Amino acid sequence: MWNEEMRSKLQLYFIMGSTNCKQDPEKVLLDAIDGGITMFQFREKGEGALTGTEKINLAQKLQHLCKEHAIPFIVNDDIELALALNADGVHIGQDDEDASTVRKKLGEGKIVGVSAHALMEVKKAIADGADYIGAGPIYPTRTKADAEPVKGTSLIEEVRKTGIRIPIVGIGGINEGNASAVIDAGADGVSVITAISLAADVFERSSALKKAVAGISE
Ligand SMILES: Cc1ncc(COP(=O)(O)OP(=O)(O)O)c(N)n1
Ligand SMILES: Cc1ncsc1CCOP(=O)(O)O
Ligand SMILES: [Mg+2]
Repeated sequence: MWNEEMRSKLQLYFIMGSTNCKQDPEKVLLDAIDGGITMFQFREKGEGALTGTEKINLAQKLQHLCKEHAIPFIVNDDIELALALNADGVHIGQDDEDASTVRKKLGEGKIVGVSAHALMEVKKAIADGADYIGAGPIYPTRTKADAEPVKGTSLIEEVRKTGIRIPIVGIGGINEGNASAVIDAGADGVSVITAISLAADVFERSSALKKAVAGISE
């Protein structure tokens, strides 16, 4: 789905799991939704991450909030969970299952996002049927211990220079101060974890990020 609908869903893509929050994840998500996020990814990862029934229960609660507010609910990595919950899609990286396999498992109507760090990976993701690319890390991040080296906006610029139109979202260390540079480079949106999840005022920070992004792409 490479259309304006996909591009607008990517505008402010919030990613979160319980390990990214100091407050109740449901409250964080609700405040972020009120602040204007356009898509949500459930990413239950890292030290102390929930597993089994606890993970499923939290996913269901967050999915319910997304449904109530018409926000697409994407699952990170866990294809079985996405299928069990009938999620709107999945996000996979270079170390995860192949996008073409995931596409077959999920079906045509679902969103498949793929992380890419180089032009070749973008081209492969396109051939495999990806709906969007997560490009990064753009800026230094402390949220993902095994992140690839920081890329700045160079990959996004390179992809756009070749004329490739796939929807792209930048990721890694993005906040309201640097989000506009990511959009200027050719991304359709920004994805953030801690700039929203650890904000003292989640509503205020997500509203400010939305303004920083929407002020440019609208
Ligand atoms: C939108 C978006 N872009 C990139 C990623 C990173 O995915 P991956 O490289 O598979 O790393 P993990 O998130 O699984 O640790 C993402 N999750 N979302
Ligand atoms: C999941 C992921 N993939 C590349 S960087 C990153 C972490 C982004 O988190 P933050 O927005 O807190 O830097
Ligand atoms: Mg992954």
